[in-house]
Amino acid sequence: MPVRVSMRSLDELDPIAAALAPPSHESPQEHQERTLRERAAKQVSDEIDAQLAKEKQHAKRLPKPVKILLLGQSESGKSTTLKNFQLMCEPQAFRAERASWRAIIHLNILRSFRIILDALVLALNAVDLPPDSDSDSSPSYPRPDTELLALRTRLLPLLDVEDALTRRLATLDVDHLHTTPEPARGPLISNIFRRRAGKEIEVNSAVAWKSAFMRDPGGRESFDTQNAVDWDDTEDPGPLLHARSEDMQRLWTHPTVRAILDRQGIRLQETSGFFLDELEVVTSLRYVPTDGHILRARLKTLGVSEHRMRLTDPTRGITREFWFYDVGGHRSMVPKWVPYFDDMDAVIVLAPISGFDQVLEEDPNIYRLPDSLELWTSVVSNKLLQKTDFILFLNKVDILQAKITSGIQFADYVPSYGRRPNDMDSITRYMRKQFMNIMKQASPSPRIFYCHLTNVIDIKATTYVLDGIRDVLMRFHLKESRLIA
Ligand SMILES: Nc1nc2c(ncn2[C@@H]2O[C@H](COP(=O)(O)OP(=O)(O)OP(=O)(O)O)[C@@H](O)[C@H]2O)c(=O)[nH]1
Ligand SMILES: [Mg+2]
Repeated sequence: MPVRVSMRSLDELDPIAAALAPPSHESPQEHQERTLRERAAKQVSDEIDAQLAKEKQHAKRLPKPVKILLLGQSESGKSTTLKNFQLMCEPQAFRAERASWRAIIHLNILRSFRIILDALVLALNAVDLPPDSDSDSSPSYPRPDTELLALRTRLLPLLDVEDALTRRLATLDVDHLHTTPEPARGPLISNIFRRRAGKEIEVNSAVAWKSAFMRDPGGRESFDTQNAVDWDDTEDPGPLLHARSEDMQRLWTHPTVRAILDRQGIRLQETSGFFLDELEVVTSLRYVPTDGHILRARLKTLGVSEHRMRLTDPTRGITREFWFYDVGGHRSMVPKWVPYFDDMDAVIVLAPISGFDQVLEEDPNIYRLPDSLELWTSVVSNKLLQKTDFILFLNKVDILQAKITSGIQFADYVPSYGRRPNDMDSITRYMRKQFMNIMKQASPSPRIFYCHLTNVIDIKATTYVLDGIRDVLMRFHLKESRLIA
């Protein structure tokens, strides 16, 4: 049965209405004072509203940030390209991070030694097999002699140092991770840093991991690089690496070690984060990485991270906000890229053409070059990106050059290359055409093909390329915002 509710009883039920209602027994003087108070309060409130409306209008007139997404398979050079942008616009901040990159370079070196020490164990086991069991036990298999085994024993503590450094990175700010959960794959050392047996350390770049190694610059404008590192840090592996430096150099240059690595098909020089040819420098006491070393330091990215920078066009004297999105390129990360597709001004795609004879770490059945072509096809054909400009970096041309010089035949891995000459000019022209044709065929609407041959660890050459990109994007963006004709 319906129930009648009077207005009075509604007021009584609503605590806000009751609180705002005038007092029931108000004298004329009280009434006047209350009215004055309410009028003053309204004036303040109106002023705040007007200020808010003004700020909103102002924000509308401010140019929107230029948004750039960095895409490409793992190890293609996305994070390294981002480092170049940082070096270009925030050199001070970039250099203040030297201590953090020093720790990563230590990790890169320790990982290389773990690979060598593991290879020696494998070689030992191989020589222990009966002579006729398989080819590994043939007399030609390089054998570690007693001197090499003694060297190995002296260097075993490096494995503990690597574990300790990884654990240190692993104990960082885990709270942040709850907002960026990662797909489960392999045992986690932590949510931020993780290492599967013999694999790389990975970082969730959304986490402020760098702060664990950085010293407070104390508000100084110019930051002395030596001050970047906490030299009194008792957990710093630097002194131990220095103490073992000669043994490390002896191991790395030992002919039997080289033969064992060769035999096992391990080409450390081609792995990311390779510093073994500079051991004397990187294990020196008071070592602080150069800009070049920071660009070569390898730290795999997990998830997607946003980096905001201000870039200035020196000829126009105009400064704009640029927002960069750096993604993890591992295949399992690809679904995480899609939410960023609908709001980008440009996508920089990194395709490491030196990888024609290499397979993906996550899938040894897939060669890196066809994977890059496939990735390019899927992004240029994506409808969400149809209004976005693409800039292609055919990256790692320095490694491509080294491979060609060493006699590796491109056509052995890319049969469609046929009998064309095995030289840089012909190969890069051929690859450029392949990528351009895909864009022509797969793009939902016609686009300009922007393509650069890059070596993003070469700071000077990369600055030149990035300068050009910045100017084009700024001009394009200003036109869009109707700020220039
Ligand atoms: N020689 C050479 N090394 C490069 C070049 N570009 C990148 N590298 C190195 O290759 C390694 C991998 O580069 P990253 O920038 O970490 O690759 P990424 O695309 O961010 O990889 P993920 O984070 O795994 O997706 C790093 O050690 C870089 O220093 C290049 O043009 N030449
Ligand atoms: Mg990365």
